[in-house]
Amino acid sequence: MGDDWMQLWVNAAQMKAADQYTIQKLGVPSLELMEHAAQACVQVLEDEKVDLSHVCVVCGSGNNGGDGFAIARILQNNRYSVETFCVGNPEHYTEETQEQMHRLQECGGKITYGMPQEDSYSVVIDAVFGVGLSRKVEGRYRQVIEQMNRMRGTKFAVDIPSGLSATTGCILGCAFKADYTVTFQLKKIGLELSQGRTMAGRVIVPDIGISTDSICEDQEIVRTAGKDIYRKMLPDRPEDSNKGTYGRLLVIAGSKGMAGAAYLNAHAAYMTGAGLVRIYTSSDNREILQTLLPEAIVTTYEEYNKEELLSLLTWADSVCIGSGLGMSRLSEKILKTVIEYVKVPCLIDADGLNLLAENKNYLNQMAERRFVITPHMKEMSRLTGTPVEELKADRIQILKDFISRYRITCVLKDSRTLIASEEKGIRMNLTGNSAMAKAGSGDVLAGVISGWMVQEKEAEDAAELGTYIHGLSGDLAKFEKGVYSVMARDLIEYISKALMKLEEE
Ligand SMILES: NC(=O)C1=CN([C@@H]2O[C@H](COP(=O)(O)OP(=O)(O)OC[C@H]3O[C@@H](n4cnc5c(N)ncnc54)[C@H](O)[C@@H]3O)[C@@H](O)[C@H]2O)[C@@H](O)CC1
Ligand SMILES: [K+]
Repeated sequence: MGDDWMQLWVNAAQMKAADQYTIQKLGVPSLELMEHAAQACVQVLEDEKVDLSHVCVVCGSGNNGGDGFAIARILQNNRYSVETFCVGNPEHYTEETQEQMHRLQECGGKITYGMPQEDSYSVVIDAVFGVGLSRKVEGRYRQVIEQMNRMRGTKFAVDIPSGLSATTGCILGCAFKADYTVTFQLKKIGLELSQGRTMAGRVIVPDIGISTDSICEDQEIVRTAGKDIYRKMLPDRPEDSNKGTYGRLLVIAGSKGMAGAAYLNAHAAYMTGAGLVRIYTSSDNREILQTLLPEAIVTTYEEYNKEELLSLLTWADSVCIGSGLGMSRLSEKILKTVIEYVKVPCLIDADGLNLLAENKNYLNQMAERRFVITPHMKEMSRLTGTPVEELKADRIQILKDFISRYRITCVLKDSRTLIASEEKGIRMNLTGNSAMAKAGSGDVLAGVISGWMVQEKEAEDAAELGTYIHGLSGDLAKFEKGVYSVMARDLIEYISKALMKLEEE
């Protein structure tokens, strides 16, 4: 497969829809899929050389449990020593699960009803809950999962670690902490968001014959673009060009003492290829910015000057406003004027977003795709009035509602950043790492996205490409500088390496 694919990230309902389509419309029996699922798990256990000398399989009453019983049978038939525990509620056994219990017993397998009592197993296979988890894990189930987590053997999760929401990546009460997760056919988005990556360990995605035909056109599904798609997005750089060819970016940033934010915006935009960057900032920042970045034009203000601002807006091909702007009355007036009069693509970041949160009517005035906002979780929480925890748990839906209401492009920053627009739905970025969790990193991102915007990329493409390149710069910087010592300005330095890497590959 080339790199021009789109990775799909499904939630529990979308996964069930694909299952149902395969079973009901294509006529593939559910039990057959379950057999494939179990065989795929055994294959991974063997390929990964997991110690199978003494296997413990813990099964629930749903079809995830059914997978577990089938795994136990196959392993036992392969002459491994297996102990199988059923912790599910007998009233809720599914037909398939009952059949799998029966098949296991037919082959001489023993099922113990209750949880494992000792800790001598080389591997613990978690088949308690899969994508059917529907509420908080409590009582007996909580005890089981906690006990499995305490056991010494390798931890292996079937489809998704029990207790982890396939839809949100949140732990519902408590969750199995896996070394390996074999997730069937499609990646569940919960394996990537929130606590998903911490709980899932290494994720393997075998093909078990579930058809994706019914969902691959579904615009509700989150996607990640492959590298080729980003490479094709890079703008041409013809020989017979000049600085005017690559656009004039107006950066409105940096209140008194916050020159750094303006510098990071502007330098990052230049590094992506912007032709000319002008910084409009508080007069106190003039000297430092001219020293730090002589390539930028610096225009300064001491007080609100509408005429000057309007002429700058006419000059600009794109605008980046908000990083380190402060929350003063003056900043508010500048932002209000920009939103009212700007006719070109415009990105709003940081304090610009906090000012928006205090003046939500401005959002209604924006309502066009050429506006891009780049909130982190707290800023998004202020913009939507949703507490951060709730936002984390329900971010996809909240983002969807937000963009369908305001019709702008939204880059919701987190350890996995989501880019939402009406045109492309929701995209998830997979580059970036924890070394980037540092002051100034967001200012660089705003600069990179603005740099693409001013080179005439559509706002949603600029946002996606910018997020990808920013994260890739962070990955390359971490590789050379280590996880602790990457500075925001390193991210800028590594933009050139990231772009060369993308161009070359
Ligand atoms: N044909 C299919 O549908 C296939 C399903 N497969 C497996 O089936 C799984 C989905 O099966 P199900 O939809 O039966 O659901 P699960 O097996 O994930 O669990 C659902 C059961 O757990 C109960 N439950 C949910 N949350 C609970 C909680 N917090 N405390 C106590 N009980 C709780 C539900 O009431 C239900 O009885 C997948 O993850 C996958 O492992 C695979 O075998 C592939 C084919
Ligand atoms: K599981």
